[in-house]
Amino acid sequence: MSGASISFPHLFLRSLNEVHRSSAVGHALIYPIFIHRILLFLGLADFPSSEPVHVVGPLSATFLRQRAALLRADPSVSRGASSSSVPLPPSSTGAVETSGGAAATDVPPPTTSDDSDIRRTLDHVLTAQTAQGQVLVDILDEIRGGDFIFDWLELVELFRLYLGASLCILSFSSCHIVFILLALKSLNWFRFLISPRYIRETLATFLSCSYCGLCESLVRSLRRVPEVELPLVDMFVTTADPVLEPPIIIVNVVLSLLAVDYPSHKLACYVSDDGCSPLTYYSLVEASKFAKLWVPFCNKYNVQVRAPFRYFSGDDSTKSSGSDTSSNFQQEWKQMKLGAKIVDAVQNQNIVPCDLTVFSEIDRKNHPIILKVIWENKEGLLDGFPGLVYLSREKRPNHSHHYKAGAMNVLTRVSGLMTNAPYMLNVDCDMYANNPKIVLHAMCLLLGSNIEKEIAFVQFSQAFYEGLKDDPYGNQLVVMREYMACGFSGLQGCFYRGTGCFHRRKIIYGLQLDNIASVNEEILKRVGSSKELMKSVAHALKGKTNSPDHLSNSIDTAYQVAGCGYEHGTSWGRQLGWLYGSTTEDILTGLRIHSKGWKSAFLCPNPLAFFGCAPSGGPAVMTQQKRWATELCYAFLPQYCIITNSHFLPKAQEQAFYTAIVIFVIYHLYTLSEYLRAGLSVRAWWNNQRMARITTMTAWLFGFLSVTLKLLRISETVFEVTKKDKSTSSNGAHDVDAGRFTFDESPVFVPGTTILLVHLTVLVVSLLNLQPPAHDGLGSGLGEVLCSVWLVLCFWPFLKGLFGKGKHGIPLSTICKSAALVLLFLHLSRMTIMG
Ligand SMILES: O=c1ccn([C@@H]2O[C@H](COP(=O)(O)OP(=O)(O)O[C@H]3O[C@H](CO)[C@@H](O)[C@H](O)[C@H]3O)[C@@H](O)[C@H]2O)c(=O)[nH]1
Ligand SMILES: [Mn+2]
Repeated sequence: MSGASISFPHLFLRSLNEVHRSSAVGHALIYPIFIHRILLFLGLADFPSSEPVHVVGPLSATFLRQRAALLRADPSVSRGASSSSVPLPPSSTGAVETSGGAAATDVPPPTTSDDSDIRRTLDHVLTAQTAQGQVLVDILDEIRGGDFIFDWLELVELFRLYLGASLCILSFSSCHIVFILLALKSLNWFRFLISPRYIRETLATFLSCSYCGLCESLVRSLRRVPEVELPLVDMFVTTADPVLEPPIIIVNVVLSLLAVDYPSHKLACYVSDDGCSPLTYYSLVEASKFAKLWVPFCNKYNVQVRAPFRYFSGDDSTKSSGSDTSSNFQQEWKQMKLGAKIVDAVQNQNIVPCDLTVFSEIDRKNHPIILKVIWENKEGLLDGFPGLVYLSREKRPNHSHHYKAGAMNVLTRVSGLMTNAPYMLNVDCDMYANNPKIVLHAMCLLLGSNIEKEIAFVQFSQAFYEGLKDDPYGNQLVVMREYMACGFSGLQGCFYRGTGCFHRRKIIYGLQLDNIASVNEEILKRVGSSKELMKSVAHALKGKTNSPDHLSNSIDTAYQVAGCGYEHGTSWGRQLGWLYGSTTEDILTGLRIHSKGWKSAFLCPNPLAFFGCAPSGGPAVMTQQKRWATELCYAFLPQYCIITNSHFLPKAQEQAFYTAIVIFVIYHLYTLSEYLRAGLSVRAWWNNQRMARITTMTAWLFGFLSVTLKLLRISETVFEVTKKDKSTSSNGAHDVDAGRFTFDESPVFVPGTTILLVHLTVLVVSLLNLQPPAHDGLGSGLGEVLCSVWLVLCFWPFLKGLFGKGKHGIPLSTICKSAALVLLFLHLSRMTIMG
């Protein structure tokens, strides 16, 4: 950094210094410095000459440990600071921080002995974290206000250049390419590349904070908190289709939740079944019988993975220390034949009667409410297991029921009447709890006087079990978990990801951070006509719990709020609860909460909190991506250029050509380094790069089309449930094909095939020199050809699909459609130069 001209806020500068010194986060600096050096070497005139810097919040476990040690030594340190709305910067920590790395390892973890110590430590974590965020926000304000110092602007531009430009040009996946084109033409990149959104995103990525080290010790001390002080927690599981989401998967998720390490009488588990399936209900009844043995067993032997099918899968990583004594239990599991019973019921439609009369003759799109308390811990036994409720909300053909968001809202209301816990955990039906201490972990962040005012939800990391080697579908999201999600901690916190998230109930009811007291009346008016619900909401907003003694006592009132007409004339889905109108309700709901001023926290404990199954096979991946997508893709530029013999990239003679190449290479080296640092293979990196190209150009295009249709009011977006096709057996029979891309007749494969064919065609065209004479005498060049080659490499699975058989081959009809589109494209491209 060129000292004098930089006027970052003082503390920010200090924290940068810390980062420079800290070996743990130092690696984050490699990329910008590297790219900067090379660009400087190329001697681009307009380039900033000062060293670029990365922004990383040096809030590590070590830092927190030092902090806690300091607190113990001198309890007066910055105790009061945390309650002010604009938190103090972490200036008071200076003394410890600068004492160097050596001291860090000597300081023992905090052995907090009482509740107030925990609170205090938490206060400080939050103070430090908000301070990090605040500094960034200040800087962003400075930038927007225009009175920034030039060096800083350059810095930001540099960031923009690395991440934005490299991503855009090279992935051809966003409409920013238009800007890039303009920028390239004028060689005046920077003006086009700066936008507050990008600054925010890129900066946030590097502001990593880690709670993990701290949480272990906190959880330990939270164990000593008297049980009465621990709050109630409601746990929600949603399922929608007994075929795509086999009951055995749901049962395992439910069992893993029933067995979490938390006082069982403080928990209740609600399963919402949009599939209205007797099989699911039957499986849950069987599961509750099994739980009577399973839960005490888990507690006794301190089992780590409490989803039975994972526990008995023979995978050593799931075993606890006491597991050798489990042979008795293996025996029990076999006798209970839980797995076998359910599989048998699914295959033979042979259900042992368990009061299934309500399900007879049911139509899943047109049926009344089915609400059943499968189990309740009536005596409030400590060694019992949590209550289990089955709910299939009312469905009628002419009512839209808003998919998962609708289900979550019904669950919120029903649980509000039954248990009204101040905290709600929400998991998808395929996400089992891998770490039995998740609730305690979440409470570490949600409890505490100061934090109460800040954190709206705690999002746990997602991971996927039985991930295929090297992630051929690019959906394990490891780098996302390790780098991106943590990064958002500094700016209000990470997104709500739809599963593995603890929400504060009152915030789901629409409470604003800056207006906690006065809006309550308004909220009550919006919740609908049920008097009991209003009462329960009022209690929740005031932070009281009015839980009735027995779940079954409130069944009748609960029936009122689970009907499909209940929401009519209320604010559910708009100001209250999970938001409607999008099938990615999670992102929308999370953003709404952030926009009200609340923050969120991201937790990535060890062992990881939740494991789900990632879709495998082409069609399932595409369905999911299509739903997640909103962006359009530009993949035809290089081909267009080759065919018409024009160019969109700089020519090899121009300096900017090297800039593009350098960014391309370094972007890929950098992402590769991220994967390697996360312990993944080169292959996994390549698979993810490739799948990113494939999904943006195929599934995302369809996502874009369906959004367009919705905006034009031609069709409603439909939530297509992702297929959960992991079997519970651990045999390797189906593993031969694992990881190979599969295709079906779906139109979602047409664009991909078309793109591949076009690229192959243009490569032939350029090899055989069949291009028309160039307009401006320059014509297409190396850049465009390299782009085409790169894309063909990315679409390798499709290339193999052209020659594959059965589900591994692209259907002939798809190939024909694509070929027709290719001809059309060629024709249109030629026309543009004729005319
Ligand atoms: O009408 C519906 C449709 C879906 N679901 C449930 O919603 C969850 C998510 O569906 P899934 O098909 O598994 O979607 P994914 O793409 O795997 O899920 C991610 O993306 C969704 C938004 O697109 C979020 O809602 C999820 O929480 C998030 O994990 C599952 O439990 C479904 O049973 C319902 O309850 N009712
Ligand atoms: Mn899912």
